[in-house]
Amino acid sequence: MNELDTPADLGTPTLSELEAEAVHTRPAFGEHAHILCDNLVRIYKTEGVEVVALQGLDLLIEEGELIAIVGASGSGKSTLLNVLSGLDVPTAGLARVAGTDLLSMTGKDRLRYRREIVGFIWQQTARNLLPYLTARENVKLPSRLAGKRARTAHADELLDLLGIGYCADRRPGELSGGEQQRVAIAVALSNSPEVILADEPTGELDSESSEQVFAALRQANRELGVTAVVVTHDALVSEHVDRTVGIRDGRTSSETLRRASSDGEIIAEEYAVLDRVGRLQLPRDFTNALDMERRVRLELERDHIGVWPDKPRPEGAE
Ligand SMILES: Nc1ncnc2c1ncn2[C@@H]1O[C@H](COP(=O)(O)OP(=O)(O)OP(=O)(O)O)[C@@H](O)[C@H]1O
Repeated sequence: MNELDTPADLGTPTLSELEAEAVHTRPAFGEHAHILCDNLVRIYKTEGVEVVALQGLDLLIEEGELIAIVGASGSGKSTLLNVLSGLDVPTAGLARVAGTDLLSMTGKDRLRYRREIVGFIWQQTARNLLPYLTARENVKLPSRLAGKRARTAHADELLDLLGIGYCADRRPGELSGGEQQRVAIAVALSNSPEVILADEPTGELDSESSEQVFAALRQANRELGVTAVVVTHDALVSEHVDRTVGIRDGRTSSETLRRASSDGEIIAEEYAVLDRVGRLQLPRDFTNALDMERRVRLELERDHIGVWPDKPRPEGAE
């Protein structure tokens, strides 16, 4: 017997029992998250060429959060949203939304997931709505498709909540782009999903209409408690959401958190993301400014970690 082990019959737990308990009680990564991406990888293969669109992406989103995902063109935003919406299947990793494992779904599960668990808003206003149905009929359609009773009162409540009750009897052609996108949000909410996902919902809109669309997303998030994830290029997005997640090269790289200070002022603070094994992606403009390449020197201080270029220190430097 290992000398650190104590016989169990003395009532004191053995070392191995303590180890087993520690493993058992430590929560799994993102155990309670509403949306979990754990080491997500998506590789596209076209004509023998491989493109790694997601390279081990980790992301946790709590129930009821409203977050934006930003990043340069080609960073993997749409790939991530396609995975979360159940349209695409990742190559490896773990993706779970509202308790549904997106990698092991059967075809039938996938249909149910797309009809009942998530709602989707596309960038192209025309793709979200059927042109020959009124706004109200468009909002009732997802319930019909899911084989449920489509309630007019529920459709009207959703349109009122998003400030477009006056559009109920109009067809998409009689609505502005911003109104169409707000009707599209009502359509996405029609089956009371747990999560709504929006891909560039303001991409085709002017700034005033964009404001109204973001206000409608926030209203849905607050009043209905639905978790909302918005992919956007809109530079002003962090003013509208609680958290902005930056993606770079298929990984989450930064987060901007928006919170109210003690005197009520809204402050947006940017953070770098530290992954589970302690990896940190330094912003490229920081590393370029200090000519940092390949390796850096680290120093642990009392309340921070210093990161220094790999160059000899000047004589007499502290
Ligand atoms: N179906 C596909 N087949 C092959 N490569 C793809 C496919 N879809 C995306 N990619 C590649 O994967 C990478 C990530 O693309 P993705 O569309 O997710 O980026 P994005 O951040 O949404 O870009 P954008 O802002 O321009 O829409 C890119 O290099 C892209 O060329």
